[in-house]
Amino acid sequence: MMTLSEAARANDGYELWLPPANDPAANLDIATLGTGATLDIAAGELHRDLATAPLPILLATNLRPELAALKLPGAALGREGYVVRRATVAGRAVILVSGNTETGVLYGAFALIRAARTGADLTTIALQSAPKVAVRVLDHWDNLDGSVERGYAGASLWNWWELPDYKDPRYTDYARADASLGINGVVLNNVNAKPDSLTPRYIAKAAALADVFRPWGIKVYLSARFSAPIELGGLKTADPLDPAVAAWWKAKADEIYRAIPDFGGFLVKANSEGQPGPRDYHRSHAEGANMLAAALKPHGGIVMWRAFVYAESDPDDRAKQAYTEFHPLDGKFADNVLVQVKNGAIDFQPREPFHPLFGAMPRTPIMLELQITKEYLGFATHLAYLGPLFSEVLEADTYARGKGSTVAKVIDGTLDHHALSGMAGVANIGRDRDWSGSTFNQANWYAFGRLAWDPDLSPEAIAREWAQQTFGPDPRLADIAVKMMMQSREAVVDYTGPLGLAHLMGTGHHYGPGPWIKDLARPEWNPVYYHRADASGIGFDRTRTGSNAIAQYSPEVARRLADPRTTPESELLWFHHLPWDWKMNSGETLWHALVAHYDQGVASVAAMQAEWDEARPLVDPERWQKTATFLAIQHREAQWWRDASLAYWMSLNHLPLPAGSAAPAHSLDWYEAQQFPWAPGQAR
Ligand SMILES: CO[C@H]1[C@H](O)[C@@H](O)[C@H](O)O[C@@H]1C(=O)O
Repeated sequence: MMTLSEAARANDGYELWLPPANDPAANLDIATLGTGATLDIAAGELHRDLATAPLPILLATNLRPELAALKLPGAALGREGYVVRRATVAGRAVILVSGNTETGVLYGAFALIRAARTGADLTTIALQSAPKVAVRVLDHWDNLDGSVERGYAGASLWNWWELPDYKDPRYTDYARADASLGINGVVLNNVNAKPDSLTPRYIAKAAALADVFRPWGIKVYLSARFSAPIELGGLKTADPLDPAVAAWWKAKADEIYRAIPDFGGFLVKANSEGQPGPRDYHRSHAEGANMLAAALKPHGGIVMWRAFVYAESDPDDRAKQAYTEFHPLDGKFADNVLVQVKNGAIDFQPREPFHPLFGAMPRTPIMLELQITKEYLGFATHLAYLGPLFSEVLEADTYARGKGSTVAKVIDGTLDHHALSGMAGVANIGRDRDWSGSTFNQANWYAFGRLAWDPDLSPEAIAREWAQQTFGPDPRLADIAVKMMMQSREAVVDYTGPLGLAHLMGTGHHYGPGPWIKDLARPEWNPVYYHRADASGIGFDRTRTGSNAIAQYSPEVARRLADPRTTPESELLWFHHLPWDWKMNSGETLWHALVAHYDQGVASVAAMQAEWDEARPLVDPERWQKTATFLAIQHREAQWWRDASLAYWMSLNHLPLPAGSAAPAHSLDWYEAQQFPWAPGQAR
């Protein structure tokens, strides 16, 4: 157990939730049956991370004849599952860590470490688990020039300049962290892909990373630019039905697999935000995806084809466009294609209703894309634990096959019987010493990995196990951290866009408020497109009298959303345009409720500050100070969001604030002129 004085020593967060590397290695009795790179790593991790063990530890795959008498579960564990339990092997009482493969044993070793560090009694340990989702990947939006799109934790981890020769030890540390959660894939480069990532030079660099990651059970994938046959191959077209194009991709896939025999496959953003794609040739997304899938198929690779499109279809409502384009394609995708769908129909907002494509394409494996990097939730500075956001979508009921057809069951493949299933998280990782830009952002990487393994885990339980491992086992500290984490995401919703409002941020940076913005090139880039507020009311009518986006949901869900009285209040203005004096269920007016949420958002951040103050004696000064400073920034900016938003709404509705609610600090003109001048600019 870590003592208070150990917890209080300097800590820059580099070790994440894993124990500090400089802990004196305990002299534990750890043995393996057989040899293999992954088995050796598993044993090494236990040596490195476990302080004590009540019994010798034995690591072995189930295949070992010495274990035959134990009748360990076989098929139930699959390729990556594990068993950790007491056993007697060759007359010795041991803690056995086993699985069908060495990777399973590695995951079992990490489960044992996690159990020990969260206070489990190892003398009675009995763990058995297998991942519910097959493909558990981090999508790095890392550019080849070392920058990271929407990255707030420093430059890209991948040092392309030094690769393939120099393999930075950070790559191993990164793989360890991923493997400790069960993450088994990494997309190395941005979905806004440059063709260069498919040149021999970059394939060699990717191969070097694959060599580092392989023994940790991690495959590499690449984002592929659809027009690469033109840019790299000198072809005149990238038409997926042109045999020369298909042949180019087949040769490219063969070339990649010569360098990376276990290459995972391609991630593709096509016909979205200016990216090339099959629609350029009047071909469907399925025709584009299937052509790439055919090239990868002989090697066992997959295509993750994104459904994040908002093009010419449905000009009246961006939220309808992905469904409109993809729903008719159900059943048309090859069997090694996953269609990758963001949690909501717009774009990673602090809260969105679940995407209507979940449950709507039963003959297609649908993969969930979550954003771990907090593009719309205050970057690295604001504290927002995303476990509740992730779980909210996973628990959402699509009613696709009646009650209980949750998004979790759609994406783990059980609802429609797909063996191929996946979950992707847009990484929040860079070269900052603490990897994710803040201590609490590490928890979002952690929560993604744990939920990808088991989408049914509780976000609060995940927060607790993260806090215990990150800060040490002192329950007082874990209690404080969990309390802060569990209120943090709702606080961001409250001060940026309560009651179902969304996409009200300033343009380019996506950090501060800009609800007044109305003249950007595309209508759906403007906040006014989303809130539709005027003198008489606010909200986007997505019922039959408006865009009728609700018709994209199954009838049970659509019926509930058709009526503001049966729509969850948290999604009210996403689906309905309502008068400012609309009576909420509480009896207060919509306007007063809205103001109360903004006030609550600011108050929640103040509460987190007070809670963190109490944690001061229990945390090392480095992490305490950085978090305290960030909370102060967040408080200032939550106030800014509230004041700027209210000043704007009041310029439309001319309503007074309810008693006890302070007037905005400045005039609307002032906020409009400021435009969050200090936000790092990432213009489109
Ligand atoms: C990679 O591009 C991003 C873009 O930066 C971002 O603002 C938006 O969230 O979505 C795009 C996408 O998901 O493709």
